[in-house]
Amino acid sequence: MSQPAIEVTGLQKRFGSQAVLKGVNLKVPAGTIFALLGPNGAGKTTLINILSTLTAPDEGVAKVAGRDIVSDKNGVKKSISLTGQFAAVDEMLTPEENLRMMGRLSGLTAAEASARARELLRQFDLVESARKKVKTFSGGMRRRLDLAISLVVPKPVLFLDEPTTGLDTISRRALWEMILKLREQGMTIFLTTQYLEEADQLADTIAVMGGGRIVALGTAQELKARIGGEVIELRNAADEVIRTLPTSGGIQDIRHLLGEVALTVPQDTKIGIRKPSLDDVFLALTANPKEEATL
Ligand SMILES: Nc1ncnc2c1ncn2[C@@H]1O[C@H](COP(=O)(O)OP(=O)(O)OP(=O)(O)O)[C@@H](O)[C@H]1O
Repeated sequence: MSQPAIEVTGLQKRFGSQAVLKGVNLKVPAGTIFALLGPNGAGKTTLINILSTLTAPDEGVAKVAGRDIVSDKNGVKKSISLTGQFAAVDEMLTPEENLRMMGRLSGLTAAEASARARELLRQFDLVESARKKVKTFSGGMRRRLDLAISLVVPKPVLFLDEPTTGLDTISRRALWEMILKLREQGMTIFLTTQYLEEADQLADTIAVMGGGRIVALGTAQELKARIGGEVIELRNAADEVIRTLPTSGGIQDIRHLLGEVALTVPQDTKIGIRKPSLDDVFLALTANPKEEATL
């Protein structure tokens, strides 16, 4: 197998007395999408900032595109795009002008910059808004432009910190399509998200962060399989979920679980049984993040 696009061993970071990363280990194969999931404050942005050389680690080793993030910072910077951070969007310009400007700043000739701008406007579905000022853009359009700007000069590794936070469902799905196309073009994508569905839809590998460590690592299917067979869902009269209970799905286990809760829930509670979702995995894993995942 070719060398991983990202390789992290024993990464630690503290801010004052707060240990944010307590020994993170991970590998991201080239040409895949890796999603880092975790609750607020889990350290996801800190990890992305370290891997993109914006923050120095205290301990540990990390290589991005084969280059060391501490001893070869410039080499790493040349190999990565980081959406939303390096992208200096001028609100008073059109997306076309922004893209051309970024192209010129990146060393393209005027003709090359125009050609690349046209290509990216098409790829990110911005042709119709190409001549509107960015300040009039919706959140979804703005996010697509941020992504396009960071790709003016294509790099092998792309970091996306919560790429779809705050977007509506349609804009989110449109962005997912675009991210999947980037993988088809051979790019390695490392993204952080709080949306389990996003990780489920996009990622080849999902890592769940909790307590400063990776507490689970695998495909969406593997993570769902970890918490066993089925989930019992209890709903109130308004059809709202009031409890979920993991179960093996066997009759004895279900009888035992329902026996335990029957007296504590309203009489008109209804039950349903379904396969576990990534949400169930996430809640189960981040509730008690003591162990590190086996890598
Ligand atoms: N520069 C800093 N100085 C001090 N503390 C920091 C700094 N950066 C992050 N932290 C702290 O480190 C912890 C992890 O923050 P981080 O932003 O990495 O989490 P996150 O998983 O990205 O969360 P969110 O989803 O809310 O963005 C938080 O408690 C935060 O307050």
